[in-house]
Parts: sequence; C-alpha cells; structure tokens
Amino acid sequence: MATAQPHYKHLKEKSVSIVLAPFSGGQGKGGVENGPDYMLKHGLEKQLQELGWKTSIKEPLKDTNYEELKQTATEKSATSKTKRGDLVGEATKKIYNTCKNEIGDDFQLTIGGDHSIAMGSIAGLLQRYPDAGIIWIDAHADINTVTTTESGNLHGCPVSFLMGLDKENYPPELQWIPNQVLKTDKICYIGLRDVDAGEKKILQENNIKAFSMYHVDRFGINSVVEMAIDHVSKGNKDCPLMISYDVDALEPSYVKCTGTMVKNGLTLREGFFICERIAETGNLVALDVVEVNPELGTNDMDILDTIMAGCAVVRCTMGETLL
Ligand SMILES: NC(=[NH2+])NCCC[C@H](N)C(=O)O
Ligand SMILES: [Mn+2]
Ligand SMILES: [Mn+2]
Repeated sequence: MATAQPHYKHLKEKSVSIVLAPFSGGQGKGGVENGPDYMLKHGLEKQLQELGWKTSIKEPLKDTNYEELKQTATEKSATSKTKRGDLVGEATKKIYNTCKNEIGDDFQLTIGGDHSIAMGSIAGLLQRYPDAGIIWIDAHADINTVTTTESGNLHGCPVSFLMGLDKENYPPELQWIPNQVLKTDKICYIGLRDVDAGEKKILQENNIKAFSMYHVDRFGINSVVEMAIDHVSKGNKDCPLMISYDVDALEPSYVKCTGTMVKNGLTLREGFFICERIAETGNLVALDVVEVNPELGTNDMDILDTIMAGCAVVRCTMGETLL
C-alpha cells in the first residue's frame, strides 16, 4: 500500500531554512558543536533538495567562537548553580532571534549542538506559531530547573526554562526567554528512560504527558505517536507541530556518538516511524536534531552510523516515505 507523500499545509512552498547551531556549552563534552558540519558534509542539503525542498542556510552563531569562550568560561557563574549560563544565554538568544525573525514561511530545521539550543529554536517557533504542539523525542526529559539539576548542565533544563518554571532562579542571561512561552499541556515526550527524581516530580505536578519506553512496549509505537499528536493538538486537526529530536532517544548500539547514552532505546525503525507519522499529518513546521557528537566515536563506522541516523531523522520528517 502506498503512503501519500506528506504535504506541509502551513508552508506556502517546500522551502526550508537550515539553522546551524554548533554549540556545546549546555554540557561538558566537546565535539557536539561539530554535529551540523558532519551532517552537511554527509550531504544533508542535497538529500533535502532531492525530496523537493528549496534550501537556505542560516548561521546565528557565526560571529562568535563559543568553543573558545567555553575553554575560558568559569564553570559556574556566581549567581547560579547552572554552568555557563552566560554562554548558553547568548547563544540561545541569537538562535531565538533567527528563528523568530528570519524563517518567514519556511520550514524551520535546526541542527545542534546540544539540546540547550532548543530554548532558542522552540521559543522562536512559538513566536510565529503560538499554538504549535511540541513532540520531544529523548531518553531524557530535559526539564530540570536551576534548583533540581544535579549536573548543572543546561542541556538538561531547556523545557523548564521554556515553561517558566522556577523563574526566580534563572541565570540572568536566560531572562530573555518569553515568560511561559511553552504551555505545560502543549508538549509530549516519547522515549524517556532516564528521568531524574526532581524531574519526575515536575512532570507529575504539572501533569505533563510523557511516553516512556515502557509505554512504547505496552501500547506499540503507532498508538503512542497517535496519542502524542492528539495530546498536543488539543482537538485542532490543523495544529502546527514541531519535533525536538535528541538522537540519544535511539538505541545506543545504532547511535553511539552522543554525550549521554542510555541503553534500551527506540529501534531505528521506531525512531523513524515517529517522524514519518507526524509528517503524514501535514502539520509539521519545525524540527530540531541535537546531540550528534562525532568526536565520541572510537571508529569511523560508529561515527557514520550516528550521522546517518541524524540525517535519516531529518529525511523522514521532511517527506521521505516508503512507497
Ligand atoms: N539533552 C540531554 N542529552 N540531556 C541529558 C540530561 C541528563 C541529566 N538529566 C541532567 O540534567 O544533567
Ligand atoms: Mn537526551
Ligand atoms: Mn535532550
């Protein structure tokens, strides 16, 4: 049976802005800033053109060398428990401004970088599509607050900052995030399996919808994706949708080059199916692909596997279907 070619009903034409976010300051490991470069070298732009997309590249971080700054940055700023708030604040604000002001009617494709960059991409997207639903694919909930974080790494916190949780304790550099730009009932997780105790409490107290690996096994990936779409769409069949995709959601035997691997993840097919099914709704307007870290590979095969998985996530989201 042939699947209909996905369409993108909110876009005027099949045109994509590829926002490069080569940033690693949201966590401690170097190399994740090279994710965009590797994915482009692997032919991502051409792959999109072959799927019928007009492409253009945006580089919000071009004028600053964040890697150099990261070397010299003090691990913790005096005002906050979280690390490198100054760098993360500055980088995500630039990504935000690009996503808010420079995408027009294009599809917004942001390539990380660590997951802290989603503060910029999601806040920016929600300025253009205030009702958009966010489907967050990840082994982690990334909803720690300044108070709950154990690692101090801001890539473990973007969701809480977007929701305005624990706002009194934000590092000053992250005060730019529009207050409560993301509503607690407009996000749904798939793939969770490593959630900190403080995060579990936040998820429960705020009634945030989450499908862990248990739910994927219990209901099957098809039902889980359906429930996720329904939850964030709130009965609107034309609700714009965004996927924020952390490649560590996938089973690490296929995706080894990522900074916080967790075993027992989604199979590649489950991981791709999520994107294909959401694309089929015609409501997709944006995607993040984050946490591809080519430097963590011990051999070329491992690196290639991870890059290929990242590129395949993009293609499945942007119209590649099995006919
Ligand atoms: N985007 C990620 N890979 N996040 C991992 C977060 C891990 C842990 N929960 C922390 O807050 O440090
Ligand atoms: Mn993760
Ligand atoms: Mn993540």
